[in-house]
Amino acid sequence: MITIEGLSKSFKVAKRTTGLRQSVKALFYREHFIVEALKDISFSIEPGEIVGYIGPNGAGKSTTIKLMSGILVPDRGTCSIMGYTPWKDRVSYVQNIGVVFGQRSQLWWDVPVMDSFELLRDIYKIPQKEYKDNINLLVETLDLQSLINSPVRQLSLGQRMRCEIAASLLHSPKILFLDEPTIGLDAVSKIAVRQFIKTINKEKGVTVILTTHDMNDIEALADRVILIGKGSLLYDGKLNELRSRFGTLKTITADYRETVNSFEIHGTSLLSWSPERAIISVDTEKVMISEVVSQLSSKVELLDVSIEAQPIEDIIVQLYKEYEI
Ligand SMILES: Nc1ncnc2c1ncn2[C@@H]1O[C@H](COP(=O)(O)OP(=O)(O)OP(=O)(O)O)[C@@H](O)[C@H]1O
Repeated sequence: MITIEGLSKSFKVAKRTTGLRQSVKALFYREHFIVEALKDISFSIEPGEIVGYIGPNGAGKSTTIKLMSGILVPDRGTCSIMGYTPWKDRVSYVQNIGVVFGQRSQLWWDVPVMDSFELLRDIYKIPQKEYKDNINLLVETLDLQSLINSPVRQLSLGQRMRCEIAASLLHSPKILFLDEPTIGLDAVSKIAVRQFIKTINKEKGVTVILTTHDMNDIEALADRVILIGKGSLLYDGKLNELRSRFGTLKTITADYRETVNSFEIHGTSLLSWSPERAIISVDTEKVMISEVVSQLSSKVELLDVSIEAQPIEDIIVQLYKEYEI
């Protein structure tokens, strides 16, 4: 459905100057430097996938989304989405995609949300029945009934985001690009947005490409992650593989009958200790969990043991460090 090969994009940025002399000089001559936002990126995405596109600030995520939605033109490389080249066949192409930029609104600020929806219906030339069916479904599933008659400027961020997502789906796109759709939302709104993304993917088969800094979004939604850093593609694969390749640390919490002294367990590090509870970090590449539990039970009278995998957040931080991005 999406095939990207060797995509590169750079921006020419004017050097900022300080001081009066430099500012006057800049009126006649401006120095520039080049930011390589994307360097030779290649990947492909199948219909019905939900792909998490992740990376630290400035990695090139939004630039990729802008290229894929036809807003930007690359310096080099190709991008074929449902047979279209986004920046060339824009008018017919945009009928097939929905785009949500969490930091920007596609709704008109001063008019009621419903008026924005109707404007979008005219822009996309959505047939009346399709429009009605979609509105009914979106209003119900995103709980918009009490919002659609208010102007956008009166909505909270979470309410606006639900309306933005609805707006991006009015024309029944096959692909949805979501650039930080949960940014700034509270826990309840995040869960609602995630649930909705899951539903449209499952029930309508919409392919979703999602950029986010919230690893809970990724865990809840994406089987596959593409990681970029400093404009280069660093990892493309299953979230589970990422976890098993890089997430070898596990945390064991052991509760036991009171013991006086702290203890050491071979191959582990003690994260915290009290006379009744120890929290231990285990590198499963070096020592097996069963070995640690057996050592523990030989030292103390165990009451309870819980084992937790390393949170995906930590794995990503570790990855960023390893790739020096
Ligand atoms: N219009 C532009 N003009 C100049 N530089 C730009 C422009 N857009 C992006 N860049 C630069 O390109 C690089 C990639 O930016 P991009 O917005 O794609 O990153 P990102 O991964 O989306 O970051 P974030 O997580 O902070 O949103 C950054 O160094 C950014 O400063």
